Amino acid sequence: MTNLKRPLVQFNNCILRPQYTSKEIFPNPTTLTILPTQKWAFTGTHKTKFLEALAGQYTAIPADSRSYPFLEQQVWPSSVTKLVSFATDIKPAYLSARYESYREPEDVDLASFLKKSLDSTTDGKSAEEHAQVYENVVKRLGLESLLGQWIATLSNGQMRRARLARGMLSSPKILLADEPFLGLDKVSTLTLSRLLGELAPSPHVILGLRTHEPVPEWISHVGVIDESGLIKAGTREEVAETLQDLRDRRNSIFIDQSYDFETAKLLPGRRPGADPVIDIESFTIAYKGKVVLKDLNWTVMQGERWHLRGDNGTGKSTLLSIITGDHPQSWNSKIRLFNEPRKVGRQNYFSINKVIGHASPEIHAIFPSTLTAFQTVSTGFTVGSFLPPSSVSHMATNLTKDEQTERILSLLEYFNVNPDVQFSDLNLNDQKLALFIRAIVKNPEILILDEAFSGMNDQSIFRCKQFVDEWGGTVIAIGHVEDEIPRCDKFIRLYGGENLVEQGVIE
Ligand SMILES: Nc1ncnc2c1ncn2[C@@H]1O[C@H](COP(=O)(O)OP(=O)(O)OP(=O)(O)O)[C@@H](O)[C@H]1O
Repeated sequence: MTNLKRPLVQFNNCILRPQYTSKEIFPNPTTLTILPTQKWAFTGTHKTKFLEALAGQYTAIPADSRSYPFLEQQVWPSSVTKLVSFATDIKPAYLSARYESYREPEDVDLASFLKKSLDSTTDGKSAEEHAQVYENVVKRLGLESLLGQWIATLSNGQMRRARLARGMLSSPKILLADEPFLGLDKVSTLTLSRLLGELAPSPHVILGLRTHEPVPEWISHVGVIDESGLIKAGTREEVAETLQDLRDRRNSIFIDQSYDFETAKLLPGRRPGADPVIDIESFTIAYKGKVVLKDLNWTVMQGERWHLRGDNGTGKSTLLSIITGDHPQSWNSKIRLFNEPRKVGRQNYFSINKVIGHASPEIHAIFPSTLTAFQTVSTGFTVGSFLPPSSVSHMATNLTKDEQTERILSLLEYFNVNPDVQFSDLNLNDQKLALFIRAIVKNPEILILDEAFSGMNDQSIFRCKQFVDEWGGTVIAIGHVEDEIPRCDKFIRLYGGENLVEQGVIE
């Protein structure tokens, strides 16, 4: 039972510390009251830490300086708050696993994935009530047609909705959704935003937003968090100026041209040529009769920069997996790479990927966390492996070992990533940077950047974009946020299913 007349959360001069450490997460103590009638979003560089604190993580000092007055005394706050953040947590065993029909026993379909969190709830609801909640959530998040599909085969946007549904099914009193719109197309963003706005009071929803994201109109209050702690909080009108300042500061990073450009020194630049690099002719792909791409024609010339567009689930990742040979249906002579029809015996997985550099959320999800940043980048020189180069590796470079080491270290230094830190200990920004550097380190003919910059901080996005622009090779980029893709001159838009694609020049 909860009391909706009392505040949801109250911080009163509260110092927050991780357990077993004496260093607080913010130097400034926090004072803030969140009422059940208000709808809050938090933004700023350290908003995730604050959402974690709202979810009951970290030790509050003094102990009663953080409270949840709306809860009954005996309820443990962390058991009724749910923080859903959107780094993927499903790990297919290997990249192509996503597209295969064979499944490991531990793979589950979406329905089982969702029902797991219903089984574990301790909210005293009856089986019928659970069934009703389940039906309602599935319907509202548009997941009905996907229930029988293996979760590993869901597109990124579909998986995002599934994770949110799972968070809602555990019936939390407060649902904290950190960057729920990351990677979603405009329509899905709007649908999801409306849904989140209508949920309160069951559960109360608090959002984490990136500074440049529009604040949904249903949000009444905004808090801004930086490394010092909560710097501003109030109604959206009261915080509007601070938000504008943050956005202006961000834009000035993107306009600032003062970086010392070293691309040419770090990586030999590539110049456009007159040859087709990728040529796909009248190609169709379907799963058990469900058509994803129909009669696709697409030619990419050397040095061209394509923005691959399309709403969630329209087949963008599928198309890329056709190019990289990760998709079982990609062994088809309608696909030509450097004028060579894709045929067993004439091309193989290694010859294809020798010339392709690739960074994507899927690679991020399955990347071995025990490698150091240096080793992570070194795997960019091997083909079809996440292991650092060894004598048995299929190598994608003619550089000597010393030359490879020098290039890895100079790129890591340029992007300011510590070579010795283990991948799992790098923050999200540096993990993304390490994977981007891994994709470019061998100076590939084709660079595929699938949401490669999303999750990076603004400085890093800017540096990576400048780097790619300067480099000049063939690029295929996916990203729903314009700011997060490098300069492109052409686009191809997928509409999914039987629908035709649209192609054109970017003005
Ligand atoms: N093995 C599979 N079996 C059935 N359906 C699949 C399989 N793999 C992918 N799909 C479906 O194919 C469609 C295209 O998926 P894909 O990941 O290519 O979309 P996307 O455009 O990259 O989406 P997003 O922007 O959300 O990442 C989706 O509806 C997805 O559920």
